[in-house]
Amino acid sequence: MPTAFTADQIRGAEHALMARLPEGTLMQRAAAGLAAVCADLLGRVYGRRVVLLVGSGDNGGDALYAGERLARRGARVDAVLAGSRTHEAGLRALLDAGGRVAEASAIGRADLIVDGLVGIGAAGALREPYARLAQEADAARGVVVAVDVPSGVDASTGRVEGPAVRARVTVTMGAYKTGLLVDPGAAFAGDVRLIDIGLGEHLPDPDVAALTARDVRDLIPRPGEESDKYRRGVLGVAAGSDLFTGAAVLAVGGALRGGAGMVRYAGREAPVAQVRARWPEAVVTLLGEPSIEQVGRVQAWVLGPGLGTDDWAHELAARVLATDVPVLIDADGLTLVAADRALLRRAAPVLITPHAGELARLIRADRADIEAARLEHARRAAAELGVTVLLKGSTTVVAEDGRPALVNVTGTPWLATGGTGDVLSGLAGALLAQGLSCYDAASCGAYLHGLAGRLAADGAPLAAADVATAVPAAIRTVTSAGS
Ligand SMILES: NC(=O)C1=CN([C@@H]2O[C@H](COP(=O)(O)OP(=O)(O)OC[C@H]3O[C@@H](n4cnc5c(N)ncnc54)[C@H](O)[C@@H]3O)[C@@H](O)[C@H]2O)[C@H](O)CC1
Ligand SMILES: [K+]
Repeated sequence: MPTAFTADQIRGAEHALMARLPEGTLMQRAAAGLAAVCADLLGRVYGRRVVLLVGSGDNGGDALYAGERLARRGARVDAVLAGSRTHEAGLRALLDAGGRVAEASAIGRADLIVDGLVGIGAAGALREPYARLAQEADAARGVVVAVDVPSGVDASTGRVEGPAVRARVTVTMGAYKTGLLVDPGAAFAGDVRLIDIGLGEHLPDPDVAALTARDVRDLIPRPGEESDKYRRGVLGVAAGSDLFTGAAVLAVGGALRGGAGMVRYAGREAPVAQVRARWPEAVVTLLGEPSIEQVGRVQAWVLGPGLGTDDWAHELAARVLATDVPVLIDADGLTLVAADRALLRRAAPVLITPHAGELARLIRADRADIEAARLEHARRAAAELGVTVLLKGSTTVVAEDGRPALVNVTGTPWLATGGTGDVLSGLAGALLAQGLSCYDAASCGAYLHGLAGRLAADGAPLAAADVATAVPAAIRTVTSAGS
């Protein structure tokens, strides 16, 4: 699982390693890796125009030494010096190799633009002239490669305040930075390439990691010879209302496609009819009173999609949360909990699957603040509420107190389509019912959901039901992936 670190953690590791190496070694390793990625992106290096945006710190130094290597291979390399100071040795090396210092107007003519303005030493929004140069790089036709971190992105949190470089590729040194994996920073980083400069054993225990197919493959329950549906996990779904029948249908669909041995749907008249019609294999209980006595034994519950937030829904939520099995709470269930935190007082585990707006109501924070620092707020909610949090977004974050936060990178903007959250709650619920922990069900569910969205979308807007349909293909993709 690729791990990610904050700027301070990286700096600590770099200092520990630098103490053992001759001056400048790390920068040369960084520059060599950066130059190799740039050459790969250029295809042919000779005669190509490369512009380096050079800040006054070591980020600029990396860019200058990479520029030197490209110049020695025949590229026409121009350095635009942004900082009040410049990495002198790096500049000398570039000039010795035939590179030049140029005005910002060179940016518009570049085939490749190397963003060496600021890296992990950045503090706050970009100041002038860095901000203007970042905007000029964005407006230019050339391919943008960010050195270590796209300038304007906070390496530790992914926060972006003001102009920032939007890179096609980010070449990051030593280890992934958290800000490259979570929104909004992830969107500015583009394809992240990691250059090993030997930080390995100097890095602390990770507190953030990115999910990969291999991690998820080991989590997916194998039905094996267990044909007994009861042993493959029975999931209760308390969702839907006369107003919102679709949410119940989608949640049950996500659960069945997610491998639940059986789904027991409990709800009111209108959703009961829809679920029965669409999923005849679901065991359906029509609820008059909001009680679940007649529903029968389940290993986990999904509570909330389209449920409504009236007294009836509140009473049903209380009954479901009074059980001793794990409960996934989504949508209206989260609204009910935000209004009555006492509902969360239970011994069995809870997994919540909010989007930013629902999380804002739950922890009484501002939605914009959550969007700007998703990881921090997901962690805060997990600690404050004592639950596992799956914060939905184009990079979904899974947080649980005392464990590394997990970032899912299979998501796509298409998944913002209405109803896909209902599918996810059913899918993750099915994994809970099959015995996964909240943490594993959230990460495995998010990964499969994102993958299913990609498989279903193939570039066109998709309907939520398509995501549910694509879940088995996503499971096959992951379980058949090579070692
Ligand atoms: N340290 C190492 O062993 C290695 C570092 N690598 C590269 O170095 C940078 C970190 O370099 P550092 O000098 O610490 O800081 P930066 O170059 O990232 O930036 C600091 C520089 O920029 C100015 N600045 C800071 N914030 C702003 C702002 N908001 N607006 C404008 N200007 C700003 C500040 O004045 C400083 O002068 C790291 O990212 C790597 O790229 C090597 O790669 C590996 C070895
Ligand atoms: K940079």
